[in-house]
Amino acid sequence: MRTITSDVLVIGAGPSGLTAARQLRRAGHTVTVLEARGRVGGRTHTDVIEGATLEVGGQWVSPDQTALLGLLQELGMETYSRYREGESVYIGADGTPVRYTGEMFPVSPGTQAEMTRLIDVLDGLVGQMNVKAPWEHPQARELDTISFHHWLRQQSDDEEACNNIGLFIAGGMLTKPAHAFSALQAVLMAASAGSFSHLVDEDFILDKRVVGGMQSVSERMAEELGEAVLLNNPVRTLRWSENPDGITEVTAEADNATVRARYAVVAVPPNLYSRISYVPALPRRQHQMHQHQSLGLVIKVHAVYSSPFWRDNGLSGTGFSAGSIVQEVYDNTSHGDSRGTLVGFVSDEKADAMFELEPTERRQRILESIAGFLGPQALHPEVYYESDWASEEWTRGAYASSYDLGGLHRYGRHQLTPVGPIHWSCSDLAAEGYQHVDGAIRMGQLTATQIVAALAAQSAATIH
Ligand SMILES: Cc1cc2nc3c(=O)[nH]c(=O)nc-3n(C[C@H](O)[C@H](O)[C@H](O)COP(=O)(O)OP(=O)(O)OC[C@H]3O[C@@H](n4cnc5c(N)ncnc54)[C@H](O)[C@@H]3O)c2cc1C
Repeated sequence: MRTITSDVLVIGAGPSGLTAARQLRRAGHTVTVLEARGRVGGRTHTDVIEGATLEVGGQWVSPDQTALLGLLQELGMETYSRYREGESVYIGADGTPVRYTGEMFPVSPGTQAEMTRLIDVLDGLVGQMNVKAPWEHPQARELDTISFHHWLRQQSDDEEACNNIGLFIAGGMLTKPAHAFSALQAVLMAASAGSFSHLVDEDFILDKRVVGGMQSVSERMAEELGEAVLLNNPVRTLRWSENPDGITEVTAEADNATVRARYAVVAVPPNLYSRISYVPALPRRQHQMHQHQSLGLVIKVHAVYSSPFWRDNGLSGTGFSAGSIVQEVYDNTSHGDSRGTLVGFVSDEKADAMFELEPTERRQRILESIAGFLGPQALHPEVYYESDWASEEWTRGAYASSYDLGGLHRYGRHQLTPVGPIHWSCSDLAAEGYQHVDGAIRMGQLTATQIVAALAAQSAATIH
């Protein structure tokens, strides 16, 4: 068992923890990063499966994600655009695939008008929200005590419009059923991307990918940190103290190392906070809050074909259907790959149902659903892979965490409050870029800035 002393210890080598560690190091402080897994990157993982390079986790970058774009530029990394030529496919309640172009689904004029109106209402609510303090929204309590499902039906009696608008936040983002989170949480999701209109525009929200894969962003940062990153070191216990002069101490006990520091950054998603034993225990408010934050569930399905056959049929590969097993499908062909890759998403209760099936039947049902959008050639991929983050001990769901009904306005204002020397940093607590790599980076930057200031204040206090 090694014992290491640093100014700051960071728990978790995902994009947030590594950003914080890098910035602290650049400010002249010593850091040690303890990572549970045998790799860095957390919920970003670029893997080669049966010869195909796949983005098992986070991958897309949108134009508003300036923290991530800035980091990519700084690291000299390039991006490329998602293939988006040709027509998209929409499958409505009657199950018939309809080809279309543009942003609006090919639904009846009445439903189109309702969808446009709902988007306007949501954009109006976003306009009233300070994304850094959603609990201060003028209707915070009202919106946080009704599920997004029921709020939509209060607004409109057009079921197809409600289902389609619900899809963008529920299946598309929070990966929970729309009855399981509040309208306030939905408005936050939209506000974190700039507007609800951004979320419904797949050309905006799913704009670019990283050449070499999103995980390589974390790998580059980890390379810079070198031996300061210790893999295979899940932190089990965090002992902390703060004396009356504000001098702090914290000790992390991991499987193969003990690290002593002045400050700790817990850079893991909130659903994993309680995997660590805190001595002394965290305050009551934190204990309660953490029980109201949970990850959603989504199966990210990858299907690789000898060629992108859909392009020859004039299709972009994009498809949407609130009622299908696969609710969204996109062309996800990797940079420079002559083969064609599709990615599809099976969310929340549909994922529950799919996981009830044997793998062979699940694969068949999911591929049939993709074929419903793009034709029978979709049934025969060369490589098929399901990202199953809910089975990963150090994540337990996807994509990220959100509050249950009423939790955001009740607890949200406390989610970033440090406990003595312990600071919290992850995409799940971000304002801009919430639930995304961009948000993870922003949180890492903010946390590092706060700790640099706190360390400066402590050394000033010690000198005087
Ligand atoms: C399938 C999927 C698709 C996604 N798609 C996108 C996308 O297209 N675009 C986008 O921007 N974002 C996407 N995301 C979200 C994005 O990947 C996350 O928001 C981001 O990775 C969060 O970074 P983080 O550093 O906050 O947390 P994480 O990436 O979860 O990193 C936390 C780290 O902490 C480690 N850890 C946990 N507990 C301990 C412990 N006790 N001790 C030590 N280490 C511990 C974990 O192993 C992990 O490495 C997606 C996520 C998933 C799962």
